[in-house]
Amino acid sequence: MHKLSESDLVINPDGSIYHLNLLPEDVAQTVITVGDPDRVSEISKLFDRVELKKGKREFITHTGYLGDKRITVLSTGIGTDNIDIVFNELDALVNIDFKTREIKSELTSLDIIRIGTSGAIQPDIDMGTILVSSHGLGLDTLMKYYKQRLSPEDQNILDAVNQHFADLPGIDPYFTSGSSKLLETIGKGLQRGITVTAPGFYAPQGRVVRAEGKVPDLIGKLNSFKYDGLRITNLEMETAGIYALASVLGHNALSVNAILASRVKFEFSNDPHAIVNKAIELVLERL
Ligand SMILES: O=P(O)(O)O[C@H]1O[C@H](CO)[C@@H](O)[C@H]1O
Ligand SMILES: O=c1cc[nH]c(=O)[nH]1
Repeated sequence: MHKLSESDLVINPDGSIYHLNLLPEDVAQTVITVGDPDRVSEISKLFDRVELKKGKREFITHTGYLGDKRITVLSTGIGTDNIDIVFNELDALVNIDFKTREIKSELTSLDIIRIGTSGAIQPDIDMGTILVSSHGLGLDTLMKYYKQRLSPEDQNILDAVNQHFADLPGIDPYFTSGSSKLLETIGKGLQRGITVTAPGFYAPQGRVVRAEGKVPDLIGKLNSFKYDGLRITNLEMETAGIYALASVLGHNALSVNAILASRVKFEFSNDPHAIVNKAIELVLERL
């Protein structure tokens, strides 16, 4: 069996993984990821018991119990560059033997649920909506570096996206479905749609403050895509990377979006905490 080198799999002197600072036993089978480190305690304060709190940089982790269910909640910070770190390290914690540095013969599939904030780009999706991502469409470059095998259906949708984006120079998106198991349980009955993951908050999401954008009417381009009843519903900065790396590594992932903004009505919530709390309560009730 191949032994991973000390520079490929970086383990700290105390046996924890390099950035997340976690030991293999610190991770539950069900993991909730959030972008904002402050959101971790907003979730774990609803647990019946918190068993551990650890952290390093923006990666804060609390593991505890809701009834009999052990749950890890972990902040990723912003962006798919952080998703690269979080997903490779979470996977290593459950699927690599840290003593031998070898991949385990029996692999574990985690259930990973993101609770994040997002902006809607369809006029009928209001601020305050809790929306699940049926698919993630990445406009960032993370998946230029990983081999991904798409299902024929996902490939067809990506082909249609590429046709629709043909006049957008330099954008080469990637596409992945969310976990059908989690969509049918946690996502049941909720609004759903394709979530676009952007490599920034401002021009990459069509915002203009002072720096002039290069892509004319990005929102219009995204919200006019249609394929077999599917449409692009919202914009944020992690979901596509999460869905793509979860599928490459064999984990189940679902992204639950607290819609704080309507980009087509030019509105942003003045009570974002209430919307995020609604998403947190909904997910915890359904776990
Ligand atoms: O609220 P979180 O989970 O951080 O998610 C959204 O908020 C951040 C931008 O404000 C980005 O991370 C975006 O994806
Ligand atoms: O519009 C929004 C709102 C939250 N997070 C984003 O990335 N975009």
